[in-house]
Amino acid sequence: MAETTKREDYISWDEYFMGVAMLSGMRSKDPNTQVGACIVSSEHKILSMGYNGFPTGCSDDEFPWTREGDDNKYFYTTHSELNAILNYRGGSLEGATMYVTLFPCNECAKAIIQAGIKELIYADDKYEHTMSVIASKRMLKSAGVKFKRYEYTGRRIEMTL
Ligand SMILES: Nc1nc(=O)n([C@H]2C[C@H](O)[C@@H](COP(=O)(O)O)O2)cc1CO
Ligand SMILES: [Zn+2]
Repeated sequence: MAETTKREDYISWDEYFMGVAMLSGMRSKDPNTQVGACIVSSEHKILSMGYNGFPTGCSDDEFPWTREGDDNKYFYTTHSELNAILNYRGGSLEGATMYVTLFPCNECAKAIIQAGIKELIYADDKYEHTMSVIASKRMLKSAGVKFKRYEYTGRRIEMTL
């Protein structure tokens, strides 16, 4: 007999959008840190996604992935948050929420604020003691962008791809 009541173990909105951000980060070629972002409207619709990588046309096999030396990845990588903002071609992101797997740096904070994103949900904050993240939080607070840490539920999802 078919069930007549709805299933109860469906994923929450937060699990859904952070899950999408995590999946997006899995596209990153960065050998050290993979970051994913997902931008969502106030109607719970996904507007855009991004992950960290080199700009279009800049080959992952030719540009450097090293963290050190005169020529290193920091000159070339676009952060997941900026990519998610720039990937959106549909108009305004005013009032949207961003889910991101790592707390945004100061440069991405500027873009987030200027794009009109009003809420930020982040999973990791491993660079919280750097000036970049301290400055980022200072700007986000001044601009009235709310930020809160994603609360892991412990749900594990297995997929065969
Ligand atoms: N919020 C962030 N979003 C990002 O997309 N990134 C990217 C830039 C680099 O590709 C990588 C950080 O490399 P590493 O310094 O941990 O080896 O993650 C970094 C941060 C940190 O602020
Ligand atoms: Zn950034």
